[in-house]
Amino acid sequence: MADEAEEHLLAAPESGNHGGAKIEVRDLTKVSDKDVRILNKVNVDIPKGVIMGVIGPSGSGKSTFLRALNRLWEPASGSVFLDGVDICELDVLSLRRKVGMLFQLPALFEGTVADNVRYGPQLRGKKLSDGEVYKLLALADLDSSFYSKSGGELSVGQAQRVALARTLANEPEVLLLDEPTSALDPISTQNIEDVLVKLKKDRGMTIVMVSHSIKQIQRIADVVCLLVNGEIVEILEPNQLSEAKHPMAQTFLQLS
Ligand SMILES: Nc1ncnc2c1ncn2[C@@H]1O[C@H](COP(=O)(O)OP(=O)(O)OP(=O)(O)O)[C@@H](O)[C@H]1O
Repeated sequence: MADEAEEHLLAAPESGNHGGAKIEVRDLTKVSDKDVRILNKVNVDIPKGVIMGVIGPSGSGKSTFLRALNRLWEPASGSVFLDGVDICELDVLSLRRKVGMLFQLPALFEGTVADNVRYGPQLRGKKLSDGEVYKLLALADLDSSFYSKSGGELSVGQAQRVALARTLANEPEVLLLDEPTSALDPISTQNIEDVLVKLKKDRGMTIVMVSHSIKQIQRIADVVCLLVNGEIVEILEPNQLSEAKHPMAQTFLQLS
């Protein structure tokens, strides 16, 4: 089974055949100004409707990998495909609507929670109704009492859920999450995890999540990418992490 999953995920690209992957990454490479390879020929297929966890030692390139997927840095053309289309050929704002991102710490805009949730659609000239805002809040596990609160009245966990509702207002097909719960207490963490699992189940959302918590990955991910020194060294199911063969991966997992 592991081999099958690995074979599927790492299947060599055939031109014109996108095999149902939501995102395909091909030889994604990033070299720093000082000529250091931050990412080195990363290849992976991210199937539609899965939660993919990305783990690895600090500085291994996890955030850099994630940020390429919605062009927070510009990957080389021909290295990242969304539904078979090179993301470099897409309008960057519409790409970021389709591929939404949530960071470690939520940064809310001035104004109320409702203003925040309405922000994205408003940029496209669409005003969300109160009912639509309430629905998005509910989707992020926030009740209607949050509607008119300001950012300053919220805990970090609540603010993170507002940030999630704001991202969901853009109706993304993919969610990129960079350690979204590392600043949260266990209950807020569980709230976010529950929402993510629900988004996957109910909406077929594709989710790519960088996490330092192996336990979290084991709770919610369907597949795990292990990144070491800018390279994907293993792609495993969460319950097979102990079977990782790469020496650095083994050391990392033992220490985690
Ligand atoms: N724009 C950049 N220019 C130069 N070096 C960079 C740049 N972005 C990242 N790096 C370096 O690339 C390496 C990978 O960084 P990245 O933040 O992707 O790692 P990470 O695995 O997410 O780390 P962490 O777990 O600590 O957040 C680090 O050594 C970092 O200093």
